[in-house]
Amino acid sequence: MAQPILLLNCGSSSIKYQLLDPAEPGPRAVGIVQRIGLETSTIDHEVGENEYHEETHFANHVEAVAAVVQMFRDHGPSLDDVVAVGHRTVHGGSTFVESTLITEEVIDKLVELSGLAPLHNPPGIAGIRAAQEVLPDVPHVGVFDTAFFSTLPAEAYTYAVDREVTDRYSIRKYGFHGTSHSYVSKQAAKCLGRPIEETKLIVCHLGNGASISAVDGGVAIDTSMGLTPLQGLVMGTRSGDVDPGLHAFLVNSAGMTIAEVDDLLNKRSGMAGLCGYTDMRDVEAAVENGDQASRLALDVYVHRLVSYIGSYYALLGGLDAVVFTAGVGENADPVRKAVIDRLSHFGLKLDDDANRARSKQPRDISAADATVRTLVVPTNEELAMAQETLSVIGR
Ligand SMILES: Nc1ncnc2c1ncn2[C@@H]1O[C@H](COP(=O)(O)OP(=O)(O)O)[C@@H](O)[C@H]1O
Ligand SMILES: CC(=O)OP(=O)(O)O
Ligand SMILES: [Mg+2]
Repeated sequence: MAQPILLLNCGSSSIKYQLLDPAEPGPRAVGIVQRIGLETSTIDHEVGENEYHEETHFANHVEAVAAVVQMFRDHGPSLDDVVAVGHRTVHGGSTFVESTLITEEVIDKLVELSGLAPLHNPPGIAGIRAAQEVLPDVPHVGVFDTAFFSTLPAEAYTYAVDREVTDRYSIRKYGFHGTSHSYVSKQAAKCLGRPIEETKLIVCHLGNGASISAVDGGVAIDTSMGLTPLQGLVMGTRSGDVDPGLHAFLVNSAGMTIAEVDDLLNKRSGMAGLCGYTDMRDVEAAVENGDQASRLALDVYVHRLVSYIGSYYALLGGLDAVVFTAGVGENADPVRKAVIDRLSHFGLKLDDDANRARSKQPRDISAADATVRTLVVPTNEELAMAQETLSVIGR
């Protein structure tokens, strides 16, 4: 029996979606809305051989979700036989450690957790509400970014802060992009031809949001995002790591409110804060044109990545491969080159032609004599979400 599932993945700058039946060889429809909130947004909808592209402006995710629904109405396929909808749900806090049937109580909890993922839970909830309106009679399932990291060792997830405070407010490193880190780790082990149980990987998920994880035998042992998706790497608009003393300094000495500091670090920092561009394609073009601010932004981005890779190598006590995924990781060959060229002392070395070649397949881009491999593995959060959704509705 056909079991088509609609998957909605609301990211901070994008919405990815698929209509697929895990029993069929490929998805019935795949789409992506990009550059939400920027001057020109795009929507691409693919049904079999047919591709539909529109350029427009979506101020926010509510407008973008409405456009996705319209694409299905205008160009198909029909959503009439959909049996369930899977939603990427970013922050599950300590309440949700596995995929869950979405009820009104679940949505209330997600609203409560919104302060911890201000760029994600609100768009995610908008996606759930919009899909519930279109498909009110089927189960909707939340698949959490935090789930894969719920088994981090205590020494990795514990902040060195007064235990009484952290216990009272469930403050810990949660980690995000877990569906992607988990899926990509499995694909990477396949690509290496090794059992995942015997594989040590560093997975760089570099999208608009970016995070890196150390995965030992298929189990995450550390990751760069924290209590919120603000910690760690330099991102499109997010600062990643800063001195925690910065908050008090900006409040006490620069006269900012805490809300202004939060807005600054989430929305006006990262690449946007350093050079004015959030999208790596724009940054690369500006660097080509000699823009010094963009050059520095890229250097800071790469420096942060290299230092995390070194630190995770130390934690793993060995390494089979560094794996690049998500929008930047899959497409920005100059970023991969800048990172891997600085890690030759770890045995990493690129084949420059393989690095530059375009493909949608998982691939090894290392030089033949590299002793640690470099892989590019396209993420497919939607496929992993479909499997999770099926298992929840089958329970
Ligand atoms: N061809 C490309 N070259 C360089 N960077 C790209 C390319 N395509 C996409 N990107 C980068 O990927 C980002 C989107 O990645 P994605 O994983 O879809 O993000 P998110 O899910 O966080 O919204 C864009 O903001 C852009 O920086
Ligand atoms: C958690 C997170 O940062 O997600 P995204 O990369 O989709 O913004
Ligand atoms: Mg994403």
